[in-house]
Amino acid sequence: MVALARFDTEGQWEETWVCDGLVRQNLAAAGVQFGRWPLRPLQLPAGDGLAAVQAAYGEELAALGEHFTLRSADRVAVSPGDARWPALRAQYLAEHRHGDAEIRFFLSGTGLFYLRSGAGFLGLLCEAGEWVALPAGLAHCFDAGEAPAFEALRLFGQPQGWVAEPTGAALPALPRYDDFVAQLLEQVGEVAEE
Ligand SMILES: CSCCC(=O)C(=O)O
Repeated sequence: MVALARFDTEGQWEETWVCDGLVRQNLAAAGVQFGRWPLRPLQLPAGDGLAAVQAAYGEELAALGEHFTLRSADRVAVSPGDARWPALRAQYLAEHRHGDAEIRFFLSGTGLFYLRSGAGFLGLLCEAGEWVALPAGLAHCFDAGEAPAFEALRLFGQPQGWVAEPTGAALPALPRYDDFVAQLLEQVGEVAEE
């Protein structure tokens, strides 16, 4: 289930949306696109996997390609206990931006993006089958928690793949992945009880 939450400049949780239409509408205000693709078997070679992604997701990429130029692709996969995660997590949690659009498609698991939006932030929780496209230059960070479990396809507008420029900004205390999910579940439970 996708979930989008708005936070103020201090990191206070203000509002949550969990239906596709409202998620899309509120993301669009930040220039961000969100959608779903079917999950298909996908073998990616080491290095650039754009040709393999094109073979599996030709139609979807053609639709995306109207808005983005795609030049390379790879896959990032992390599971609980992965020794690479602490360093990777620190890199993703440091707010950064890219010179190309950030297009990510979740093949499995979940992950949380924080995006700058107006004076505050948007927290977007994505899961398998969902994709997000951030415009070039949008400051963001990402977390998948203490026990990360996700596999994401990354599509790049440049041949060399992932290149990030840290913003160096000190962010307010936005909830990390595990707290975000716990608070979201509390809210969803409260709505269900009403
Ligand atoms: C889901 S991949 C990691 C997210 C991220 O912040 C990035 O690729 O820049």
